[in-house]
Amino acid sequence: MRAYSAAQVRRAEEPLLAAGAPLMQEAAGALARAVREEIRAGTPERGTSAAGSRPTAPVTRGRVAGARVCVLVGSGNNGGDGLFAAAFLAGRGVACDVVLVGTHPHAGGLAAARRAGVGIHLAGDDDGVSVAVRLALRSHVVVDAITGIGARGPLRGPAAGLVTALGDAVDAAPAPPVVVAVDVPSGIGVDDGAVPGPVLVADRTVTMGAAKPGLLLPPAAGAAGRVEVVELGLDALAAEPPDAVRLTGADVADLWPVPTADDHKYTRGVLGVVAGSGAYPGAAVLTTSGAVRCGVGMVRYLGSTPVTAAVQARHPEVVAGRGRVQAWVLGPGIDPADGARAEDVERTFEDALRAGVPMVLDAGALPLLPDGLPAHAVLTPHAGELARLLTDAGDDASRADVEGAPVAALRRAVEITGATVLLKGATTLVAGPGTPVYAQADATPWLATAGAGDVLAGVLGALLAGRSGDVVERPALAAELAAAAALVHGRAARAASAGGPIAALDVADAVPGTLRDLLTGEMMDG
Ligand SMILES: NC(=O)C1=CN([C@@H]2O[C@H](COP(=O)(O)OP(=O)(O)OC[C@H]3O[C@@H](n4cnc5c(N)ncnc54)[C@H](OP(=O)(O)O)[C@@H]3O)[C@@H](O)[C@H]2O)[C@@H](O)CC1
Ligand SMILES: Nc1ncnc2c1ncn2[C@@H]1O[C@H](COP(=O)(O)OP(=O)(O)O)[C@@H](O)[C@H]1O
Ligand SMILES: [K+]
Repeated sequence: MRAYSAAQVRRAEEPLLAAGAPLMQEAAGALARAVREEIRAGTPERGTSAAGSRPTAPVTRGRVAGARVCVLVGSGNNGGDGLFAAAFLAGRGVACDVVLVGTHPHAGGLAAARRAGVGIHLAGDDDGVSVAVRLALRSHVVVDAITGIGARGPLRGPAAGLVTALGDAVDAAPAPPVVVAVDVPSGIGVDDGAVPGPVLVADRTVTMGAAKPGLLLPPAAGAAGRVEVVELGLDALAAEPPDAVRLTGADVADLWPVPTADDHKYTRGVLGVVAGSGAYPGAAVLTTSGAVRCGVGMVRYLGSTPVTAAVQARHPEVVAGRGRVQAWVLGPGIDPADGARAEDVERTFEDALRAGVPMVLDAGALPLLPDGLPAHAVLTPHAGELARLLTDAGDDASRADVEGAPVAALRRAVEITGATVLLKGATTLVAGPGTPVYAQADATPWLATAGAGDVLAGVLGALLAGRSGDVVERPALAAELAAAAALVHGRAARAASAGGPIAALDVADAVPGTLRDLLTGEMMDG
């Protein structure tokens, strides 16, 4: 999924609007269809909506006449989409109420809604807000058409009051309505994924023309629910670089190196691993497991005799000692204060830099980095490690700062280091110099377990080893491959978990099946 900024979407709409294309009618028609789907899916027996998360009040399955919909309407074209959709729905027998939260609603839309018999209400003060909340709570679907790509800053005035009150009421309701956002959940940072004020959490977002970055980026992405793009023929976007990207399973199948009859182990890629120590021997096992399970040509491991023995007890195919490699993983399970291991990392890093091969720099390697890294070096910090990296560079950032504005922190780290940076979290973000931000949300919260990051380092290292030549030729590929590794790692975690707890090794063990399903097209997205 490729997401474009508000400015890019506006530029792409211009020629179509100038030529008289009925974009708002198309947008409103698609919105009304989505609302009808939600009404039809809202069976009390199953107790969930099509969006899958909330119980809804009873409606007879398959029928929309008699259902209730409440549309929250702002003063711009986003409200216009909502008003025309209300008119369409009323024409199908849906009981529609519109709540105006701005003083200048779209004139054509308002006239159409009035003609269709839609009830019009005003949420201009506290009483209006109370009435609106009651209308919304007795509805099967609430449509959020307050602001779209024209929003500036946090919601203010009656919009802020209504969204706050309704959000609380929806959270407390035994049978809350399904929330459908138009274009974006109103109040999110459309371009940066910020949540600067109140936002009504949606079950589904119907977005117009193309996805917007805030629908993919945390924290705002968490308010969007299932995202559906309505094609409006914005052909000009095809020539534009997207701002944010989410890879799908099919993308990963295209990126993953698959051996042919001409290959042998060395052409498939050899990965060198400097991970684990006397204090953290498990990190060596987990990192090499992640790599071996990806089907890399060979893994070479550098570490002490007892840790090497632990690695080989789990994976006898791992070869001990130095030799030629196509990529490195440096740092998991290494304390930078452990002089001997820190020296192993630093020495190997210098070798890797001279050889020009891609590398994954994780955990203990991060504080040891010099300035001016190549883009084919991929740093894999979590939020705490990224905060430390920025602070060491003079930016004074806390973990909370990184979590509150992760994209800005990520971009800053890329700028400071020159490297590609993968920021681990519930949504894993990746960017390199000049690349879009990749945002992957493929995992399960059960993946937040010790050692899971070591497995990811191994998976990414294996992928970089397999595509080493391509990455060196085109360093921007490193970010895309890092996003692909995050997808595989996250889906493997989901497969291993199936709703229950997992240990880090379970994730590594689930990688072959996950890759098989992705490569044979048996794993669907979503
Ligand atoms: N172009 C087209 O034909 C098509 C456009 N389409 C649709 O149009 C949408 C873009 O419409 P848009 O440009 O009119 O802006 P929009 O998002 O409605 O917001 C402006 C309104 O919000 C208000 N407002 C702003 N900030 C606010 C805040 N913080 N808190 C509260 N209010 C705030 C602002 O108020 P003002 O600042 O003027 O007081 C103004 O009233 C787009 O997202 C898509 O849905 C589709 O139909 C396809 C065809
Ligand atoms: N809430 C969450 N939901 C899904 N995945 C998560 C969540 N929190 C963390 N993760 C993932 O779990 C892994 C944890 O890695 P990391 O923090 O490096 O742990 P460790 O250092 O113990 O290996 C990362 O891949 C991260 O993206
Ligand atoms: K909206």
